[in-house]
Amino acid sequence: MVLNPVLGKLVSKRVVLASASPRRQEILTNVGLRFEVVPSWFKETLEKSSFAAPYEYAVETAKQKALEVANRMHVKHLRTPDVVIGADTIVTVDEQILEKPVDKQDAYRMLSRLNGKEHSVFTGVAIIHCSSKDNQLETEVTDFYEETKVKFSDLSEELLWEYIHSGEPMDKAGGYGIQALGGMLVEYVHGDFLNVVGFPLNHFCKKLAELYYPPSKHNVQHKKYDSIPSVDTFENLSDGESESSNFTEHKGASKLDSSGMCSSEAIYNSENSSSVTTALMVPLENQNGVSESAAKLPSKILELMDGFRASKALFVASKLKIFDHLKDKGPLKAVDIADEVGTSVCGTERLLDACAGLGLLEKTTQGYSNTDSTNTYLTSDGEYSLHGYVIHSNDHLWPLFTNLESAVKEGTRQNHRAFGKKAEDLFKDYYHSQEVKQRFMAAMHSIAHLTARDVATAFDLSRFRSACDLGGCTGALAHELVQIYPNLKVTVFDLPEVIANTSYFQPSGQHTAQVTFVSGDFFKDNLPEADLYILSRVLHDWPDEKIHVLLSKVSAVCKPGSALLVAEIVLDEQKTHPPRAVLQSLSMTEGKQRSGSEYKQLLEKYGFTNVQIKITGNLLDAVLCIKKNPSP
Ligand SMILES: Cc1cn([C@@H]2O[C@H](COP(=O)(O)OP(=O)(O)OP(=O)(O)O)[C@@H](O)[C@H]2O)c(=O)[nH]c1=O
Repeated sequence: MVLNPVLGKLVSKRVVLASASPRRQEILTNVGLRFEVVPSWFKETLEKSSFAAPYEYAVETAKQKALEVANRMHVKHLRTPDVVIGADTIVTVDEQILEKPVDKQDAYRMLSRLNGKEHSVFTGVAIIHCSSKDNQLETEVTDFYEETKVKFSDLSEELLWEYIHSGEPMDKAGGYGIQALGGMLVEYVHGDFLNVVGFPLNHFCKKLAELYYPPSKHNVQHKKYDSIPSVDTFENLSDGESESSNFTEHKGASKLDSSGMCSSEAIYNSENSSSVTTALMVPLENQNGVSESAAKLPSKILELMDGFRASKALFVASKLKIFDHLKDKGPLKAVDIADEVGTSVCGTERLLDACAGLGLLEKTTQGYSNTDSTNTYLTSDGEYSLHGYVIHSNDHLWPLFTNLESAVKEGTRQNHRAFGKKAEDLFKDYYHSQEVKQRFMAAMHSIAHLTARDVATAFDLSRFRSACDLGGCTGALAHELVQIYPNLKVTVFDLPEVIANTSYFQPSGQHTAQVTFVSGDFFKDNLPEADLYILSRVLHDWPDEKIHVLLSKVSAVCKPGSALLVAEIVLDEQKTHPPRAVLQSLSMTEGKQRSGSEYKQLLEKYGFTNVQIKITGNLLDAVLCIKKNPSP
């Protein structure tokens, strides 16, 4: 559960924590944030004397840690995260900065200095919003620090050494851990306890609120900042300049949401924080400012109420191939686009404005053009095109969801109402209609291609020589795997009518010969031999009886020590997050989404062990398990 609405803002973003500190991971996990951990390689060797104040050193180190990870992910891993979080904790006493002790003597030196005195713990935090423009990494840095004062009791030498021998001080700034044994050394704490532990959660949430819900100009002028920030609606995703509406004043928020980047107008300074660009100078205590009437708006609810309009605007623009036209010829005026796609001028103009308001297009005096993200994800030949999935959502999921009420009442899929056909007949369509088949394959390919790298790198799979992707469809994951693991050969196993249509989706380039396609039905036919079996987006779709057949077969063919990689959305233990997965469940397939412990239980039931789960931050998570030796 995400209590804080601003943390919810990060749900759809690829968030990376650039820190090896288990404490930071725990603090952020505990509040429901989903993120990937990529420890920074930045060496903490900045010249301390060059900083006017100790906290400046912590902030700069945090920033460099995060930037190193952002750059490395962009360049080496070709995965540009949306947000990278870096942090650095230092202890200061008598104007000296204490970091982690290098050995026991060093720990003793530090603890002796802290003994019986008050000291400060500073954590510097950097939040980096990243984007890729013309393959160059662009970053917007927001940073801040938090100070907490801690006083140690008078401690005996014996106690200090006993504490040092416990091993606890070694990986901790100042040589102590307040959250564990070190807590016994502490007489009082003034300020945020979690800041001492390594991450100032409260200040972090406030910072996100500043970034994602900047105060409107109106509020800045009238200094009403005492309420909780309202959540964006689709209206305040618009780029409008109007002074008359609270929504249209949130220009910065619109840029943040549409591109994942911070707008310079949106970011402002507070007492102990800064951002690279500054416009509105507002003190921290006023940061949550929205006028009283705006605060009362149930913004989240309004956003959900408008969600269907926004989805449909996206679907229709995709269906009309507006993004494709604009990629080739933009910027274009509404009249020219209407002419190209054969639609009414007034209708097209409204649609284009809606898309611009939603951040999918940019509107200038020259006309409309695609944003970078639209070029990448929404054009049909974009690098990570989701076009196929958008069309599938419009043609297949939308009619199903318009019958959601009946689906909930009856507890069944609504194919008969949505398409006037029973599920079996629809299945026949799938077999016989080339168009339906290709639309479905394009949709599957969209998601597989977008998630392939994260799934393939979620675990080190370099020890495997052969893999078999069961239901691997167009081979998007298989191709990614052989790029990453050049010694791997992958067999894509899928139904004959799928295999017959894969040629359109094949990439050119290195290692493609290592991917082969074999047709068959994984419920009935023999499975090809492999060291690693893969089930990506398969298990959630089938009822328990079918899963039983499939996993029994995989388990039987999988040799001890060989492995099974499952790619699915892994639900949290409450089974309410991520919402994408629970909303998907409403399609009422006979299958279901599962939590981490449910996947573990399921896989163990079929003779797999060492079940490891990696939440990737992408649209699919990864679960790896190893086939057990048969019990003697
Ligand atoms: C005072 C105090 C510190 N810490 C830990 O000290 C490390 C500081 O080092 P860092 O350089 O900021 O971080 P790191 O651990 O090296 O990780 P990274 O972010 O990868 O540099 C962090 O772990 C903190 O939790 C505690 O766990 N408890 C405490 O009471």
